[in-house]
Amino acid sequence: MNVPKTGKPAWAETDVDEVIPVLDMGSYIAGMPGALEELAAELRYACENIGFFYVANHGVPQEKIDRAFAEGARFFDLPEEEKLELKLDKYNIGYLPYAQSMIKSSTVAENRKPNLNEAFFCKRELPADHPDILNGRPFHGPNYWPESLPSFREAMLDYQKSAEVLGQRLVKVYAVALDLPEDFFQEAFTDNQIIHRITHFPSQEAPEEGSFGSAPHTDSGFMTILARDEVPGLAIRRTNGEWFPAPSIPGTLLVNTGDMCTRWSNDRFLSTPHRVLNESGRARYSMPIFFDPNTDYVMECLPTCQGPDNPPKYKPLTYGAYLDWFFKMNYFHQQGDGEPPPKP
Ligand SMILES: O=C(O)CCC(=O)C(=O)O
Ligand SMILES: [Fe+2]
Repeated sequence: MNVPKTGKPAWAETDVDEVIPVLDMGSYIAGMPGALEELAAELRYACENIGFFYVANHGVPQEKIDRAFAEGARFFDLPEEEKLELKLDKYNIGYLPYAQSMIKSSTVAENRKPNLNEAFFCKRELPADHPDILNGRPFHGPNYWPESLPSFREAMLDYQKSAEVLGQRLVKVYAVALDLPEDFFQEAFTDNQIIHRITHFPSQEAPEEGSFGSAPHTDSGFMTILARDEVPGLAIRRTNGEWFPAPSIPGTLLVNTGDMCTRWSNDRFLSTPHRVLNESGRARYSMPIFFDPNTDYVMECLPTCQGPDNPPKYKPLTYGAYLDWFFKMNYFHQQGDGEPPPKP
């Protein structure tokens, strides 16, 4: 199939910055001929110009999303002492109490205020005798779950499995969008990292100047698959510097490219700044899955993102090295007393 180089789809005839495109994955998932190339052209356009896109007909059953949110709300309603038994560990797995993180990795804005949210982090569930657990492989710890709420574990892992299928499909679309063979990223995404977070943003009735549920930041990984409830609060920063809302659209998930993909693609795909402020008067919940390469895989500038006039801007790097820096910068429990580590 003939794929246009820019892949500029019909919706972009107007001002692209006004729109976060909705990419329909239905034909690709159904295996229709040419669907991957068409979708890749739309994704390329979205990632080169906006950094965010919605996906519709994404294959993740809505009831799994709803159930994870319902169980997540029950989890955050548990007594604080019970949640604190699962407090975030050195692998960044477990419960992050309210206002215990501050985004300092970001160059988007100078930030001095803690994020006004509480969150729970889990990963792919590994058995206790898995070699990565036994060997204490960095970023590969066991999950913690509240004993009083077994349905929370089930709902989270069930959603995670479906979202992982979507992630593996999207990685192929990213490859074609970057003019690479469909399976180019396969090795990097074998035993890939999944950081699965659910976040509770209590409403901020009269927020202090500079306070956010989540301060302006870019995401660290390859891409983020974001499920949200219908309560507004997310805004993304356009390339012209203006902020504009990214509303929830029923039946879609929101996907954004993270810093690792930007770096790997020599800045071709954008990692777009975003922030959250919930002033709705109601609790707000969101559930990102940070979908990332294997932590040991060395990412070197992609062959299609460099040339004589466009030499590689960044050194090869493992995702693990980047994640180590990112965690130390942003989470209080990861920080010692010394100087912040230099950016890798
Ligand atoms: O809650 C949202 O809509 C976005 C959350 C977010 O940016 C994040 O968890 O990295
Ligand atoms: Fe984010």
